[in-house]
Amino acid sequence: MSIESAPTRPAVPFTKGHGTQNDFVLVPDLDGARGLTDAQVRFLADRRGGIGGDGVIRVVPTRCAEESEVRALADEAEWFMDYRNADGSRAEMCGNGTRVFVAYLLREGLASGPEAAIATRAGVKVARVSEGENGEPSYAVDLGPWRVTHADTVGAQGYDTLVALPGLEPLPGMSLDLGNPHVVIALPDTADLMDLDLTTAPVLNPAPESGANVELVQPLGPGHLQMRVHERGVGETRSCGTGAAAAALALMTWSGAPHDNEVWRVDVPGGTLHVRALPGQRVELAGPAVLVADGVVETPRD
Ligand SMILES: N[C@H](CCC[C@H](N)C(=O)O)C(=O)O
Repeated sequence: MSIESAPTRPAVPFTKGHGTQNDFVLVPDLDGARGLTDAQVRFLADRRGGIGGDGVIRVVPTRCAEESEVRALADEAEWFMDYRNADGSRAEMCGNGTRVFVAYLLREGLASGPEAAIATRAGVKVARVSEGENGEPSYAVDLGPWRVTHADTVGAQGYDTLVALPGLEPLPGMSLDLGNPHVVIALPDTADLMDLDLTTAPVLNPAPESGANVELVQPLGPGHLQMRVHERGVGETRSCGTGAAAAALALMTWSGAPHDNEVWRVDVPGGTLHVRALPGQRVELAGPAVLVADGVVETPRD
């Protein structure tokens, strides 16, 4: 086969972006004609052979979504954030991803702001952009309703899961649903958060069928915590938006109950996020979003 006749691989435009260093490869699919196979997602997320990211986000018209329950949102939100983990798996929501997604829509003129509604597998989320402290845009996203997953069965502390980490006795954790599943563990003060081994997935008992994102949390003072996260379908990431919300809501719950408009600062390895408990058992996530680069990549056929 001559070089000239070698089959060309589809050239796909992409934008690289991140929210507190939780990074994503965004792929525009503005007419809904370019689905992404799991293999193509894994390729795009691959930090050596591909572009590199914790997740891949396809920007697609809501009316073109594969899932009928997403298409049903088309009247409320024109664009669907098709979020995929680095391993190719689909996830219901991505808090940091919603900010990067809205930043992309605004830059491309696909939304006008300062408010933008986007469709996700966990319903419509509304983002509001404003000027942040450092003059950079800050995005506040209503992540919508949340709940303690086993509120009906857990004891006073809300623990329903034991979490095993290398070098530590199994620790009690609380499961929360933020559209996607989370287990939050409050570490003992004696544990050194940055020393923990998160190179392998924490072992959950019972193991939730859908897997879970696992947040290791240490309070730093009133309304302030630090955390690390091991994400379902990815591994340890430098930030997780829905995870930051889960962590703050868990600490608020453990201290009684979230108060309306109670705000927590969440320090993650990739930066700082703010979580606000909204009335009606909803939660807001605020933080930055950066579009780093644009390019074209030749993806494998499937
Ligand atoms: N990084 C994302 C969470 C992705 C969750 C995904 N790993 C899952 O399978 O739920 C965030 O900022 O909320």
